[in-house]
Amino acid sequence: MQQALTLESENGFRNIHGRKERFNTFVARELISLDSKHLPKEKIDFLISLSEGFEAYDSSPESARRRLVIDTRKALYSLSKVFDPPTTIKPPKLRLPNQKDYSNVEINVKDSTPSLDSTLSTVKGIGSKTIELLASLGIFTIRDLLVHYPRDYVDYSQLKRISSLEAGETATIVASIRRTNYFTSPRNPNLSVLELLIQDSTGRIKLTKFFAGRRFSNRGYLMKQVSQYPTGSTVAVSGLVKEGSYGKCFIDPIIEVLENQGTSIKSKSIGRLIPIYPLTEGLTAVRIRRVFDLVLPFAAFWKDPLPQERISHHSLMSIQNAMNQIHQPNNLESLNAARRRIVFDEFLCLQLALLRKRNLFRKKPAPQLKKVNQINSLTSQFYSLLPFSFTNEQKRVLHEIESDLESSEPMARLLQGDVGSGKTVVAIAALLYAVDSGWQGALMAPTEVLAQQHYKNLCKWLPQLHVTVDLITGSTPNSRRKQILDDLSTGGVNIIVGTHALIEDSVSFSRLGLVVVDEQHRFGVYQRDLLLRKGLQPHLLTMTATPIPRTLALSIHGDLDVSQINEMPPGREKIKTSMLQFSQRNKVFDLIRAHIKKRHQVYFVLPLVEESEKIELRSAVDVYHELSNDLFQEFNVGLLHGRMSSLDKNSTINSFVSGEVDILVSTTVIEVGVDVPNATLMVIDHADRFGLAQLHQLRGRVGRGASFSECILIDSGKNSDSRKKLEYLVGSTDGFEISEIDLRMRGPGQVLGTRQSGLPDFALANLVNDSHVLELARKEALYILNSDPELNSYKLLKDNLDLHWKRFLGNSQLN
Ligand SMILES: Nc1ncnc2c1ncn2[C@@H]1O[C@H](COP(=O)(O)OP(=O)(O)OP(=O)(O)O)[C@@H](O)[C@H]1O
Repeated sequence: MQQALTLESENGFRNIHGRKERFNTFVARELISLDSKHLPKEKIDFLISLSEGFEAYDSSPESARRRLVIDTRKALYSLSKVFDPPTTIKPPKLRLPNQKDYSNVEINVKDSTPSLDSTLSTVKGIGSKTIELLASLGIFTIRDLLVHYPRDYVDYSQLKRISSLEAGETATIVASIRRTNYFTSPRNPNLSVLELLIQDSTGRIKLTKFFAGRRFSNRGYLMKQVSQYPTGSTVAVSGLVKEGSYGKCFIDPIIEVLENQGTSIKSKSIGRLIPIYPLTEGLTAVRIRRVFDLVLPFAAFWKDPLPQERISHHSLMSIQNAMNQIHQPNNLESLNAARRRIVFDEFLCLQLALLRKRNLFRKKPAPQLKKVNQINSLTSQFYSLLPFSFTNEQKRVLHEIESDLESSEPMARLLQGDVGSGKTVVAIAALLYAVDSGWQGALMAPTEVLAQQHYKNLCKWLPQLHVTVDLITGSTPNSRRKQILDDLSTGGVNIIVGTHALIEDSVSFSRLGLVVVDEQHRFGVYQRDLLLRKGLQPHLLTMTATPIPRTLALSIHGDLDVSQINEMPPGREKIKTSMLQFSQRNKVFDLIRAHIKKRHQVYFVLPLVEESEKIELRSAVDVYHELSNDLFQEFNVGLLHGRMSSLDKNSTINSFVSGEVDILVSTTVIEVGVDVPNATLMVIDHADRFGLAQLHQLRGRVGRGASFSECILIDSGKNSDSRKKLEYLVGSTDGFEISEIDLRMRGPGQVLGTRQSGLPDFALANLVNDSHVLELARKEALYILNSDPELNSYKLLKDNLDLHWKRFLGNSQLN
């Protein structure tokens, strides 16, 4: 019936005459006969109404006939799903030619001594226009092109039968041509269409190829196209399956006519994984693939930086083969093996650089900090001042730090733990240990707000222990600053807290023994190193409240040892987290009232300071006015943001810490370190604008005391992905889990600020998803450096490190 309907529409709905009868009589009868197939009643009723339509076909206008034919085709198509459930007949085998063995291929060069660093103009067959376009992508040499990896692949390797094709998938089929047809669009004379109806033993499908442009619309050209696809011949087809009005179809697929089903495919695209490259305007996918055909033979010149024994040990693919397979994979398996090899090499360089840096750092002699007074040490006096005892985890971690400090090798240790797990008190205990041994300590924080907080915290306890502490930031007045600098250089100050101001040249210490860097990822490696150069070789403790899985931490911060606090102080209740829409804001105001009535305090966080013309967001200043002038006149509302002067910032924070301010409207300046245990409600407006780890940090500003605390996330409701993110936060309070998800969603660059801390961008590797290769590469780097610390037998690796990793290593450490 579908065939008759197709013919009728191709003949202009003239009610064509078949061998025995007219089209309408045939269809009207056939439609009713479907009645015997036990269809649901509504379907039979619909078929009967169509059949009646065909009885009146002759007397109907053309538009009604056309409509009737279209409706019938659609109805039949939907019935075909009921009658012909997908079959699972195995497709024939597609014979793909083996990948070229490039080692024997003649190389197309214009000069006689090609190398990976030759420019692309030395390769025969690449035109000057293409060279120019590639240059705009930063690709000049053969090596540049080889490491211009595909950003994705289209998978045509799935050989399927027609009945099992699914709309939206890319697939390859082998079938025979039933009919070929062409026409020029009645509406656009420059658009011509070639249609092939192809069939295998499970069904039929239509392929459509479009030809845009006047020269393709002449009859001769189209006839030639048709003649390329003779009826009855076998074709292999690769493309995206789409759902058309009359069922599934391929639009503009790649087609190759085969002599018979066993013939090898010549096309480089059919049945394969096709690479998709980051492109630039004018550089088409086809053109760049052609350039790779010419350049891939040069991969044979790529010298493997690893000896064969290590390659076999880790079952790695050779680098030459990996270069070929990453650009022209034979199959998914070889693509994965190629990717694994290239990622391994990228990580190996990272790990070698980190471990070499660590070894160099450790070679320098460090002060051996020995506790002077074991019984009445400053640390034990500090314990007795605290209103709580250290948790077992805090004790364990402090012990790890103390054993490092006793050694003559400088400590380089990362202390990680969830928000509020008590890292800061551990760091204070370590600083006191340094003072007890006769050395000075420095605590560097990324923001002035945080430096102030730490300073205040220390001032709670240290004066009672007769330990002198001072603060130096960008806003310290000159006269005061001079005094502090004098005290530091003469040893009059035991512990100094500060921001970047600490690393200025004018700052010098008398005996700097321990440097603590808080939120270390917010500082560049270089800044951290500058502070370390201010002592003999002080010990280094860095802290982060964005904890990441231990193995990943070891690899990302491979130059550091990792200590991890794995438990929260006792008595902490889980922070109840809820998500609300802007329309439910009144509920938020009721909650604010309820918390303040219980004599607790509230944070109200927003992403922007002031209204912006570019993005429509409520700003901190707006909300501050709304809350203070309108909604909560009876309470004290404070405003805190980064554009305020240090003096104003301090006075607001002090009022919040002392409990004078009930509601603190703030931007994310409070994100890290602010510690007000009486604050029990955190409201985050436009919560969808923040990253997961950042939201967790913000939430961590409450729940720091024993009282019940909660966090309200107000969703702007713009996008379902960000809603999912917020839902995730509602369901979990585990910082390790949350940062891992955030790492997967946004990558380490965003979450850990790795770009600032010097971690390079990898061409292919992904620190989170490729963590198993990362671990393997770390083991290999350890193996290599143990057996050959100077990399004398690994010249290529050494050159690579010198060339690309010097900045990362930090010149200060290498010299
Ligand atoms: N063992 C403990 N028992 C009870 N309370 C503790 C304990 N250790 C720390 N605290 C308190 O818990 C709060 C959080 O501690 P601290 O500021 O040291 O955590 P943190 O991990 O540095 O937090 P953040 O990640 O927010 O910087 C502080 O008020 C601190 O006094």
